[in-house]
Amino acid sequence: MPAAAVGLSHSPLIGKNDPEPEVLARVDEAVETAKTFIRAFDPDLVVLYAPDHYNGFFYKEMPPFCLATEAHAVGDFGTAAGPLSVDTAAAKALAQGVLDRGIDLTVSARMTVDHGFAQPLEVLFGGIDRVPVVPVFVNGVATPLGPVSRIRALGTAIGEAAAALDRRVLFLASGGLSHDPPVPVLDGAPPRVADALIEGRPPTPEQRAKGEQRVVQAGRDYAAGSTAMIPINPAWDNRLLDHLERGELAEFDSWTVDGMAEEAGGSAHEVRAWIAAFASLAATGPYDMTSRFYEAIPAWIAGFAVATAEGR
Ligand SMILES: O=C(O)CCC(=O)/C=C/C=C(\O)C(=O)O
Ligand SMILES: [Fe+2]
Repeated sequence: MPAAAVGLSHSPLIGKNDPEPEVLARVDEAVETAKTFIRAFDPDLVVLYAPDHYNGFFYKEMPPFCLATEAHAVGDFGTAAGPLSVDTAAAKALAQGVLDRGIDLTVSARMTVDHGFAQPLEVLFGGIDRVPVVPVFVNGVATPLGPVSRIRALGTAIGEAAAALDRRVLFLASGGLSHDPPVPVLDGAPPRVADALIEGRPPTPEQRAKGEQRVVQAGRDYAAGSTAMIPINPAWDNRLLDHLERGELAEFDSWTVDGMAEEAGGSAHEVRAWIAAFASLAATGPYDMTSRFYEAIPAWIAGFAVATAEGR
């Protein structure tokens, strides 16, 4: 089966707290390379692995991962709201294929997603409804989190199931590498915040605007160097990209949840989306990484990467 993978960091601060023009130009070039790669590969199905930031998944029930047969975006941080163009038949086939392989997959018939899903679809395809997609939520922020080996197993199972579809499948990962943005944490949260994290009460437009402004301010503080947040860790990020490039995916099984957070920040667990996507590609056969971009971008609170890979 023709298969490919693209990894793309997301950030709610893109367009809201941008770095210097030279940095933006380098990012734009990397994104153009990825778009050219995708156009040439010409996928007819995109399996999109992305996290959520308490817009779709809440502590009342928090699965480690979940595949959607339908999905709609909330429209946070300036991304589009509305339905994603989910390929429901492919999603159902993949779900069955994953369950058949012994992975306890959660399935959503109406998933709510946020900028984690919408941003890569907009950046790479020009909208959230332009390409047949199977959205796969991978928890990357809400502790407790399980071992990375289970994410690799999920990615492998989805890759194997996708191989049976006889489609041109692009496995797309959305997530920052090392980063520690201000995402709410349940432990120690004041009762009103804890209640929202558990129950998932949709924020009023005013509350959403206030939350988004908090993130923008955090980006400004971070770029100015006045913050208690964990620094971006380029060495850690490049180690991750090295393993992905060399196909050394089993290396990630020894990465611990606490170690990842200490070295690379609370949201570094978003790299689970990357590990899943590359495990899916690896399940279809050997691959080559065809492009790799990385830059630490404090203004976006992101170890920011773009990478493309294709089956041999
Ligand atoms: O209301 C809030 O605090 C929203 C916070 C939020 O959604 C932050 C998101 C950050 C990322 O997606 C990221 O840096 O990966
Ligand atoms: Fe995120």
